Amino acid sequence: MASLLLDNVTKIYRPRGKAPVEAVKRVTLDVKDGEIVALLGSSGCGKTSMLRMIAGFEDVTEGAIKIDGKEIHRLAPAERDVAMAFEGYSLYPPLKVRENIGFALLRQRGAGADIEARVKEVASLLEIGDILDRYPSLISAGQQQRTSLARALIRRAPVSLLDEPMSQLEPQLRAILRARLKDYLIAHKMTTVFVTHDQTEAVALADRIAVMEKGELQQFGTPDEIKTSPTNLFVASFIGEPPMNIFAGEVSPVSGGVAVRGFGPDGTSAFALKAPGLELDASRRVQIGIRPHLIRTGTGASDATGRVITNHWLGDQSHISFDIGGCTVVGVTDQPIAARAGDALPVGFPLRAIHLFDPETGNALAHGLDRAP
Ligand SMILES: Nc1ncnc2c1ncn2[C@@H]1O[C@H](COP(=O)(O)OP(=O)(O)OP(=O)(O)O)[C@@H](O)[C@H]1O
Repeated sequence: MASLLLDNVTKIYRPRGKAPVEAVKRVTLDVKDGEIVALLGSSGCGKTSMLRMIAGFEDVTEGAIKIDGKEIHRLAPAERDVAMAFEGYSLYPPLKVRENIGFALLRQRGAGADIEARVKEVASLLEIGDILDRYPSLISAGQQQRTSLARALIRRAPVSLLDEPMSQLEPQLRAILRARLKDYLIAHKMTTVFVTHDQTEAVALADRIAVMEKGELQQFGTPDEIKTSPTNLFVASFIGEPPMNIFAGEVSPVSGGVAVRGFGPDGTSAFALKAPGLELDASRRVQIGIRPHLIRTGTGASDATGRVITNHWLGDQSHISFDIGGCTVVGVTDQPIAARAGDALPVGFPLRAIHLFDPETGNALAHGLDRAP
């Protein structure tokens, strides 16, 4: 185990005859000893480039990478004490699965007789104990991926890098292995950075999540921080399923507090809320964000009247969408809702669920209006 620091790291690719690509832009990421960190973002946001720079398969254009305070970004990959599970697996075709997994330990002093036991342990953890004597060409893509993952995990390296480690697995197996993988990483205090574009995986596995977009780090925080205090509109709408409801609106000072008005597409007021006890000097335009899971309907809800557009019970939760003054608002409840399209229902927006963002920069202004904006 070790700490890992990406210090103001930039990566620019210069493909011959084409414009340069700035894939990673001045990213600073401080990964603590034994911490599990997810790099989360959409395709092309620079996640893999970051992993490959840490592993040593790509040069760092600017900035530094340090393990336990020592610069490593000019060292050859083999000198970095970093284990990586590749998205493309990179298994050795002439070696059996057992040898592929154990191979990394041959160079590790003291592993000796322990190798077979450790191969079995990690293979059983990843449900590939029954294919240890097969060659990579004779196993499925999901098995190849788990072999690649096993080969990285078995080393218990100071820093482990996992590129989309379970993307080929079906959801049930993925959920089981995710829990086992987390236990293994914690038990061996393995500092780990993994790439994913699956937010469920990021939330389930990581101590902290680095949300990336267009090569820039948008936010680095615990799953809870990212959900409850997104730093900007991008993070707010990227994290959460269904995504956060976003409306144009305005906050203004009123007697005893602050009024929050959401506007419909034609600019007229769709709903209004009062946040008592807050102070504001002057009105300002905002973007209002409300998480679907925190919206209330039925008894006790009184902030607006919503005309039901769709209402589906998914077996364990209801997804309901309303028209409120021309805004489409999505809500999620854990109980079925007896309502049909066209029905009018009272809708409530708890103040703690309201996020405000600057419409120009997208930066967060306030989270939960029971605190001062
Ligand atoms: N060798 C390369 N030469 C030129 N451009 C590259 C190269 N590798 C990556 N890029 C570009 O850099 C950007 C970041 O790519 P990267 O693979 O790091 O993103 P990613 O977030 O891992 O994407 P994905 O989830 O699709 O794997 C993209 O625009 C990509 O096209």
